[in-house]
Amino acid sequence: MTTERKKLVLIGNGMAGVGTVEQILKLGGAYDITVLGSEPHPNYNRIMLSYVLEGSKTIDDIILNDLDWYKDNGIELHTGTRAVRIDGEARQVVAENGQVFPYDKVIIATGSNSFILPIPGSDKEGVVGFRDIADCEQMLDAAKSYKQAAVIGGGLLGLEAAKGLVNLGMDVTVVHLMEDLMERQLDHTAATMLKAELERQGVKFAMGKQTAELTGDSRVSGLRFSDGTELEAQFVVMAVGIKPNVELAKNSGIDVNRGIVVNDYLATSLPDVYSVGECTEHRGVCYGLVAPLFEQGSVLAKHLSGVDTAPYEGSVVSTKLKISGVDVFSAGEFIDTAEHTVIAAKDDWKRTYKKILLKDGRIVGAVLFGDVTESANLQKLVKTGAEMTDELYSELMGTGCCGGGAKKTASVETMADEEIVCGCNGVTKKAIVDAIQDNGFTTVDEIKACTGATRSCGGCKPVVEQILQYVLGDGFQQSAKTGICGCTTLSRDEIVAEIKAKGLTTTKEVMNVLGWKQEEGCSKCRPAVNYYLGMIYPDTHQDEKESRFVNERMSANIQKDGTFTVVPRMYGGVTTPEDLKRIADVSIKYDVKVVKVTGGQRLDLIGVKKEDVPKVWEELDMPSGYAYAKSLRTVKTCVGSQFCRFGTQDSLGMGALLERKYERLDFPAKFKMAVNGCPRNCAESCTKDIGIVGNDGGWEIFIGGNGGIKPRIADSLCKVKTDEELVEICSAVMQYYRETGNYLERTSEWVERLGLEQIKSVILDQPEERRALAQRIDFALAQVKDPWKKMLNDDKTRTALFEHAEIR
Ligand SMILES: Cc1cc2nc3c(=O)[nH]c(=O)nc-3n(C[C@H](O)[C@H](O)[C@H](O)COP(=O)(O)OP(=O)(O)OC[C@H]3O[C@@H](n4cnc5c(N)ncnc54)[C@H](O)[C@@H]3O)c2cc1C
Ligand SMILES: NC(=O)c1ccc[n+]([C@@H]2O[C@H](COP(=O)([O-])OP(=O)(O)OC[C@H]3O[C@@H](n4cnc5c(N)ncnc54)[C@H](O)[C@@H]3O)[C@@H](O)[C@H]2O)c1
Ligand code: SF4
Ligand code: FES
Repeated sequence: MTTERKKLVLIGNGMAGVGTVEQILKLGGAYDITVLGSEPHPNYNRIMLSYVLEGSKTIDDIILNDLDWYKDNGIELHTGTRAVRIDGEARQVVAENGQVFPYDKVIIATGSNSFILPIPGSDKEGVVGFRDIADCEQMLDAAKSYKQAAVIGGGLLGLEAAKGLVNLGMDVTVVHLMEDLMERQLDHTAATMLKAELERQGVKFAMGKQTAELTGDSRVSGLRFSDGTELEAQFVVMAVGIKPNVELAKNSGIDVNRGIVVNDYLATSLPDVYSVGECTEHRGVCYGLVAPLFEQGSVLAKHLSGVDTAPYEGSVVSTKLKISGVDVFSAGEFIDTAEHTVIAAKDDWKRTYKKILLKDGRIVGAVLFGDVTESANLQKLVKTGAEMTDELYSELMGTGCCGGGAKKTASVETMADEEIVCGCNGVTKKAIVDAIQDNGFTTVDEIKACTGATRSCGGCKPVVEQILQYVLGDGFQQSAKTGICGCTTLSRDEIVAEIKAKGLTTTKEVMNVLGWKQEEGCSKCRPAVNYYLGMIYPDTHQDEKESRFVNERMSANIQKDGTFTVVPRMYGGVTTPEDLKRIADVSIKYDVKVVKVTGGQRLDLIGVKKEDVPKVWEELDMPSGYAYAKSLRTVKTCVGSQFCRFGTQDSLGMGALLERKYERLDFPAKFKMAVNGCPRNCAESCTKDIGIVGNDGGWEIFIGGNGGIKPRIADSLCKVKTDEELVEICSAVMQYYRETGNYLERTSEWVERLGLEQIKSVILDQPEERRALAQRIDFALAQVKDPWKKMLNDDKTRTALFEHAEIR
């Protein structure tokens, strides 16, 4: 006899709701699950939107469960579907589009909406909240067209938004109502230090200001404050708090205060209807951080899966600001009163501050600024209301100021099994230890995939690493180096050695023979293995286009509106009137939206329609500029001795020569060069993978520079006298990097990993090895062909890529 599975409908495809469903699946709860989400995306990590704005993550990076996950778990997902009512009598959920979904149980997890100040002008164009992907995209867009931004609200969200907009090049002022930033988490001392640090990072502040009106016509142009003063801004972000999304519950006759009222098992006033997440009010509290939401979800998942559980009794919250270079932490109580015993240390030199509050000898709150290494420990001590002892005092405060000389956090060895390590996901020490021991895990990524620890804010990663180290003991060092991704425990060096030893020739073969856990690999290992194969067998490896990222498959960079960019090669940044005329003619004919000079001194034809891309290549009849590839992008040059009064070397000639020589070859990551005619360095050699600077006696070669997210000034490798020496050293460095670099590792990271001395010892101290490297790169260079020409001669691929295929 088969029993029919019960129908569970989740309303709200966000972090709390899907987190609960994940737990139900783990517990084996037998439900047919339907998920309704009003956003058009699968479940993503909202927390990480701050990193998307800051530029260190992409939207793709923050997807928590992709569409395959729903399919694989038999979950019916309806994105872009807003539920409007629960009909308790008919036992069905009604959606805005008229669809109905019968249920046995419902979870409401509709989260919150940004609170938009009800002031004149708040509905103008250019005014947004910061809550979802759509808001984030608007912010990224605005930064391209407007200069001045105002962020109203100096809380966690406002400050993360402000720093993101500064990183995008905007002039940003945070408008705050109070005299202290983050007054809900920090005391006056920490708030003052925070403001000073953010000012150093380029954020401006208007404190103690109440916005009375947003001015402008249809688009906002400024803010008028209640004291009559004004601030110019063409873009305004409202970050003044959130409002639980309770509309659906209200429409369904469910008890609602500020949030949807629930009992200790997360049940609402309507039978079989539950609520978790920010929309929920438990014992009078609505939470706005993920840790409490996951704690609620854990209780509800057990309850719905028929597993015994203690009731949910509320959460102690702690927060950490996610701005790189600004370490702030706060947990529990943070303003001292007469009831508290205060332990505090402030170091104006190191710009650190630590305050711990005790009540009746127990730790009830903490604030950290500048050094947050104790945050996980303090979070735990506040949560458990630990008693302060002499031993704990010296562990937390050390003998010097701000914990200087203190021993690190209470060893994980002495942590109780049931202690929560990952507050965001409610993962205990025991769950992590079991996951490592039962599955033979050796990496944090494997622990993350299995337990969820580190998956949200990432603040627990150091403790998870410590547990890994503690469980693996001596095996840790070994394992820490291994595993290029979750599909294998093999390191890059081991994979390369095995490919050579076993004569493996395709990615499929590598994955089969080397025992990949996932037969097909993943988006991390497939392109990496394809690169290693090409590097090892430059003459025989059949490049696997399907293993490459989309831009490389298309030989053009896809833009957010689905059009492409075309960047033709201009050796050394030099062009001719004839080439310019052709570029102009083609741009006009194909209605190119923007022609832009790039940072690498090339012309970028932006906004070419997909079907026109091959025609543009054909009619330009110029080589590909490789602006999309992990390959030599550009050799930037200064004017040099041909024209410049100061020039001692011919940088134009050398730049063009190097670009012609090294173009088209695959590297572990993109590769940029610059050549300067004298040490005035007009073409900025110091931020290039290889930078070359002319001097009276010859050239100086610099390596490992980077100007991107993690800027690094290049190191001087050596000085050479002749052009021949210069070319041989460049060849040897490039090939050594190709042979020892991890896929996607820029030379800035490579130089730091290997050490400059190691690179010098191979390139400078071993002339035979240097020559051998130079010969190997010459052999590889002899095999490369222009991809645009290749594609124009290959009708099948051209049609498949540019006329039919969906781009993914
Ligand atoms: C930029 C940013 C940074 C953050 N950083 C942190 C951080 O560092 N640490 C931290 O702890 N917290 C952080 N938060 C807060 C955290 O993201 C939220 O607490 C958490 O996402 C709330 O989860 P939720 O599932 O309750 O709501 P949500 O994630 O908002 O999910 C609710 C979903 O339900 C959908 N929905 C709403 N109504 C309906 C309906 N009627 N029908 C169908 N679908 C509906 C919504 O579109 C939404 O997708 C941050 C928030 C933001 C915006
Ligand atoms: N790192 C993190 O943990 C993190 C990051 C971003 C967001 N979040 C969460 O997202 C939610 C939203 O964040 P938030 O910062 O908007 O909320 P919030 O309530 O924490 O802060 C809002 C801030 O705006 C100020 N404010 C209110 N009215 C104002 C006005 N008229 N003018 C100027 N300032 C005004 C308040 O004084 C307060 O400091 C919160 O639940 C927060 O915890 C957390
Ligand atoms: S780097 Fe020297 S040679 Fe080159 S343009 Fe500048 S001043 Fe002239
Ligand atoms: S504490 Fe945030 S991910 Fe673990």
